[in-house]
Amino acid sequence: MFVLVLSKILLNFKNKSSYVQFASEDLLCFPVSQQLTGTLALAVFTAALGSLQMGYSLGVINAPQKVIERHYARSLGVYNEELARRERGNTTEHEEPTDATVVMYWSLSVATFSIGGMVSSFLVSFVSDIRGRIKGMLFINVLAITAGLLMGLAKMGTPYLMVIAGRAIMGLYCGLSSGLVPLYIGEISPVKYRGAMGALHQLAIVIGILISQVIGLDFLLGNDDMWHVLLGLSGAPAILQSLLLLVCPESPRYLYIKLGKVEEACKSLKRLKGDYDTSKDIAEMQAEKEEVMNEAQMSILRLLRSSVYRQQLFVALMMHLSQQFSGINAIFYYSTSIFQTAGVGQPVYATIGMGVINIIFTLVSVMLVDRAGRRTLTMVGLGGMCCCAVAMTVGMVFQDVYSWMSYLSMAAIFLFVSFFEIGPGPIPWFIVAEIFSQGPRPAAIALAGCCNWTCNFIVGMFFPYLEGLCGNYVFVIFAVLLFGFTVFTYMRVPETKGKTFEEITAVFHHKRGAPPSKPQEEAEMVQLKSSTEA
Ligand SMILES: OC[C@H]1O[C@](O)(CO)[C@@H](O)[C@@H]1O
Repeated sequence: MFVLVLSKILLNFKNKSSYVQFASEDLLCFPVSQQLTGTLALAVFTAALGSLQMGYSLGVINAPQKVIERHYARSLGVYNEELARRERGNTTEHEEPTDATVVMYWSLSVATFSIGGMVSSFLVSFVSDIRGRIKGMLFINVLAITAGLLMGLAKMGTPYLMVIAGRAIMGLYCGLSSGLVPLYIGEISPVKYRGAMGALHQLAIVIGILISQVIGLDFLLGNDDMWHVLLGLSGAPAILQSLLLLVCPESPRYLYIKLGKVEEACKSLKRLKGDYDTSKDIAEMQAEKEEVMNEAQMSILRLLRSSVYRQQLFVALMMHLSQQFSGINAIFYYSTSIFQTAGVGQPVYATIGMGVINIIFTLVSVMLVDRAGRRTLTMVGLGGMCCCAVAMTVGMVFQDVYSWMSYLSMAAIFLFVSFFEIGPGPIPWFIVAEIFSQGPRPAAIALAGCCNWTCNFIVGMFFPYLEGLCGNYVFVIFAVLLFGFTVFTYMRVPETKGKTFEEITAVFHHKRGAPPSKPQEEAEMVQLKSSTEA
């Protein structure tokens, strides 16, 4: 599927192969030539294997929950009669494990993944700059392979400890790769198709989620004998990626702007785009280099303190907050048990259906985002999710009264996921780069990534407890939050589609209530610049 979409984009490129005009809003420095080669396809595919791995790790913990919980219970010596009855299949559908220690270790297995992501997302700019994007991706694969080994060998040690450690290390890998992959793809993509190629990151994530759901079926790997292999396979794409990275070209932008290696940058451009005159691309990267030198590089702390970027930062963080507090990962991590509670007969297949819908609507978003706009799609997505959360609650509350209510719950869950992928899923990742200029951009991306992973952790860790507390009404919490996020988007998020950076900045100043106080702003910029230079 991924290869199909990639080749379609490439075919489209081939038909339109030409040089594009240099535009000021494209100062993010993407090469100017539209020429495409197999090397570019290979490089994008190779990088996206990191996103695939992230998706696999997000989805893999879902289907085998009961199997792994049983294993934890045995290992903890709390495998009681109730759990034994479950194993024989003499269970009622609404039973939940009663042992608090098993619930705690399970919740930790889910949530330590996000803690890893939270910690490492801060290090993205460091890892990508020390030895380049390719070596950065190669280096972090050590984490993925270690994590895969820990989980794959979990039966040989203390399973719950090895799984929790493996998930934490895999989280470290994913926090880094969720920054490195879009960065590398963005830097090597031709400007005109940057959006389509950038979206392949999210597409690979959702494909990874579906693969894990399918091979997590109980007659494949989601069973007592094979669950450790299922978890261990999380590290497998890293092996393939490590081999392929050896033949991928380094980002020309990193070579030219960061290292000043003109010849190597030209060589890399030619490998990515064929034999052509690279002077336009080099001139464009030179403009980017000058821009970088003119602007203050900001630390995370400075960005947090700066009044100039307060509005942008607020919007960026709120968008990531709404992505995660929409409850999407409550559905992804726990969908099998949610479907079970909702009275759905074959919960695992419903989960797989959800994965398919997830892919379809990510593709819809790829096609719509440059036409309908970011703000509209985010608002429609969040508003739609809010209505679905209400419908889900109604379905779950009345399922014992009307049996058909389980269909309502299932339809509501499917629609919830569809609305998520239309806007709130993919948009927060790239809107941060759109609303921040080169100076504060890395710090903003680190903060936004950390906010995303932190909220992901909170949902993963506390959702089972909330569910225990609120029962069938648990999605009312998300409905209320989603309503708030929809109103926020309407009031505060500007449309960035087709706008230059200057136009976006002007909108933020206007929203701040006061006209752009240039002297004050410039004074702050000068102060920031001199202090970073010091
Ligand atoms: O497709 C759903 C997945 O997408 C993400 O938001 C990442 O963009 C994950 O947190 C979630 O599990």
